[in-house]
Amino acid sequence: MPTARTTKARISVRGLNFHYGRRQALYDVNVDFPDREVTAIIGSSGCGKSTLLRVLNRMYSIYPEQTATGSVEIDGKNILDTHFKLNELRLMVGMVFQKPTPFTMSIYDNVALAITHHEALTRSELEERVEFALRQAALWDEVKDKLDQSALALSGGQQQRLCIARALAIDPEVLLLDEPTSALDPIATGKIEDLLHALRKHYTVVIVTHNMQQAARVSEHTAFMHLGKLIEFGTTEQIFSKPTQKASEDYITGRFG
Ligand SMILES: Nc1ncnc2c1ncn2[C@@H]1O[C@H](COP(=O)(O)OP(=O)(O)OP(=O)(O)O)[C@@H](O)[C@H]1O
Repeated sequence: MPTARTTKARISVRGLNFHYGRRQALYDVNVDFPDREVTAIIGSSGCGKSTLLRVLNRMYSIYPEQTATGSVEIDGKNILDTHFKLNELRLMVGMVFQKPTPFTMSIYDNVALAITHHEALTRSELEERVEFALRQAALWDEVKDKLDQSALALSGGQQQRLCIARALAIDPEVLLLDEPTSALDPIATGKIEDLLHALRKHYTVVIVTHNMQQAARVSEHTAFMHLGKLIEFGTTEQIFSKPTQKASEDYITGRFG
C-alpha cells in the first residue's frame, strides 16, 4: 500500500491493522494527516472510515475484543501504546459524532463540564473559557442570552456546534468529525462547513464524510479507502480531478459506492 507522506504531519499512521474480534477491518494503513489542515476520509459504506477515525483517539480500547496493531504517532508519541494515558489523549484529540450528543443540562454546563473534568479554574476563568469555546464554534451570538437553558432546546445544527464547542473547550490539537452533518439540513450543514474553514487555522481536522461535494468543499487533502485499505491519498484537487487508482476513480465518478 502507498504511504501517504506530507511534509508536516501532525498524525502519522504506520502499519495499522484493526480487528473487531476475528473480523479484520483495517489492513496495513499508512497515512500522514497534515498539521492544521482539513483531511477528508471518503469511501463506500463499510470500507473502514469510522474505524480509522476511532483508532485516532483509541476509542476502541474500552472493548477488549477490538485490537489495533501498528502505530499512530501524534507529536512523535505512539498513542496506541497502552502506556500512553487515555486522559492525556482526550486532551489532545476531540471528537464529534454523526448525531449531536448534547448532555441533558444547560448550554453553559455542556461546555463547562468538558473543561472542569480536566482543569480546576476559577468561576471567571471558566466563564471566559466557555465563551471562547462557543465563539470558536460560531455559536456564541446565538446562545449568549440563554446559556442556562437546556441544550436539548437548541436546533440540531446548533446542538452539533455545541458538541464542537465542547470538543474545542479543552483546546485539543486534533479534531475528529464522523459525518458531522449527515443529520442536518443544508443551512446547518453550510454553517458547520464555514466553521471548518475557520478551524483549520488552529486545529488538525480529520472528517469522515459520505458526501463527496462536502469533501471537495472543506478539505485540503483526501484519503480514499476501499475494503479496509487506504487506496489513495493526495490533495483533494488531485484525488477529485486525477485519481491514480482505478478504485478511487470508480468511486469518484459514481461507478460504485
Ligand atoms: N462493532 C463492530 N463489530 C464488528 N464489526 C464491525 C463493528 N463496527 C464495524 N464493523 C465492521 O468493520 C467494517 C468497517 O466499518 P466502519 O464502520 O469503519 O465503516 P465505514 O466506512 O465507516 O462505513 P459507513 O460509511 O457505512 O459508516 C465493516 O465491515 C463493519 O461491518
